[in-house]
This record gives sequence, structure tokens and C-alpha cells, in this order.
Amino acid sequence: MEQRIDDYLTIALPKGKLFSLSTDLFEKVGITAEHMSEKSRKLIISNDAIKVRFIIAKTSDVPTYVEYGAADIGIIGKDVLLEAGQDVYELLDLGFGKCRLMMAVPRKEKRSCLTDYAHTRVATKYPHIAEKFFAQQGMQMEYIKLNGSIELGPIVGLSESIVDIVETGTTLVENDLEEIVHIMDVSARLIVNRVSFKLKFERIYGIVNDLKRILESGEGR
Ligand SMILES: Nc1ncnc2c1ncn2[C@@H]1O[C@H](COP(=O)(O)OP(=O)(O)OP(=O)(O)O)[C@@H](O)[C@H]1O
Ligand SMILES: O=P(O)(O)OC[C@H]1O[C@H](OP(=O)(O)OP(=O)(O)O)[C@H](O)[C@@H]1O
Repeated sequence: MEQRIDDYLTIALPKGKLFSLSTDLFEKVGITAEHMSEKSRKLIISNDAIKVRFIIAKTSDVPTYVEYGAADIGIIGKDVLLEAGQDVYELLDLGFGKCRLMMAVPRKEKRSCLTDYAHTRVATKYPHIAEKFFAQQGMQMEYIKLNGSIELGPIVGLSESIVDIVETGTTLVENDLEEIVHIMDVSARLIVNRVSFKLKFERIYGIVNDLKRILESGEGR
């Protein structure tokens, strides 16, 4: 199926933690639409005056909409972007949605070194990132894909460890887990469809520059 090209700019936004941070940032560069609310069940919202269309997607689907050109640009966490491995350009680190991807283990059963976990089970939402990371450490592991409440894995005996996002650390503490390896820092990124970047270059480049200006001035935080 061919990519639909029109004179609107279609922007894919993730529901959840990054939604209002994303709409706030776009608002600062004059890209808005009426009735933008995460609670709304309207999944596509247009502003005909500035020829912009927002699509409100499930977080993990944002890179898919952008890769296939159903959206020209999108906002997504670096964690989801790397895990998806989709073919899109990453244009800008937006500096919000900051957290880190960590390996954590039950505090009371902590082993003496990382390699003691070789060939054990890891519960994670990020099996691809984790596999690549541990392979670089020369470690083979068994990855069990979960979609949420990852910290349950070691508590109920599903796995020996987890690889998951840590922000404040509260979830780890409350579940008696301890970070043992820092895998990567995460923040929200602006991504762009490859064809759109060529065909709508001036418009996208203009928005990127406006966003950069806001971020550099500190107003975007
Ligand atoms: N404390 C945090 N927990 C999870 N993600 C965070 C946190 N802080 C920042 N983020 C970033 O926000 C992004 C979106 O997180 P959110 O929890 O909304 O989505 P999700 O859990 O993947 O969505 P869904 O619940 O639909 O599966 C993450 O991919 C990550 O980049
Ligand atoms: O370090 P903290 O500030 O405690 O945040 C980390 C927690 O937040 C995320 O879960 P989320 O809220 O997305 O719920 P989920 O378990 O459904 O993924 C992540 O998966 C951790 O569980």
C-alpha cells in the first residue's frame, strides 16, 4: 500500500505518561488542536487552520504509524523506539519522560556478580534491548516477555531478575528489588517517517528548529 501524501502534517502521540508533556510542547510552538485530551475517545483530531492532524495511539504502536507513513512524525520514548527497531529517523531528544532502563534483582537473593545470572530468566517488556545488551556482556539469558507489572516476575518465581524502567525507584523499593545494572538512559524522542522527511522537509525542519529553540531556552521542561 502506498503512503498517503496530503498537505496536512499528521502527528502520532502516545497515550499515557508522555501525552500531556507532548501536547504541552507542541502548544509552545503553536501546534494545537481543540479538545485534545487523553480522556477523549476521539482518536484523530484535526486543526484545519494550520493543517495539522493528531492521532492518539497506544504507546508501543507510535513507531509503527510513523514507519508506515500513517503519521509523518511522532513522539515516543527511546526505550520503545529501540525495542521496536522500526525504520524511522530520530530527529530530536525532547528531554522529558526521563528515566532509565535497569536490570534489577531481589535484594535478599542478590548474587555476587552479574555473570552469576548467566542462563537465568529475565522478565521484561524489552526482550530485544535486553538480549542485545547481555549478548555484549557475553551472557546468554532466557527472556520472558511481560507487558506490565514487570516487578512481579522475581517475586512470584517467574524469573530471577527483571529489565525495566526505573524513574523514582519507588516500585523497586516497594517490591524489595535492587538495581544491579544500568542499561541505558531514556527520554522522549521526536521521530519522522523517511518519505515525509523528504516530501515535507521544510515544514518538518521548521518545527524541529522551533522545538529546538524552546528546548534550548529551557521552556520545554
Ligand atoms: N516511571 C516511568 N515508567 C514508565 N515509563 C516512563 C516513566 N517515566 C518515563 N517513562 C517513559 O514514558 C513512556 C510511556 O510510558 P507509559 O507508562 O505511558 O506507557 P506504557 O506503559 O508503555 O503504555 P501501555 O500502558 O499502553 O503499555 C515509556 O516508554 C518511557 O519512555
Ligand atoms: O521508579 P518508579 O518511579 O517507581 O517507576 C517505575 C515503574 O513505572 C513503570 O510502570 P508503569 O507505571 O508504566 O506501569 P506498568 O507496570 O503497567 O508498566 C515501570 O514499568 C516501573 O514499574
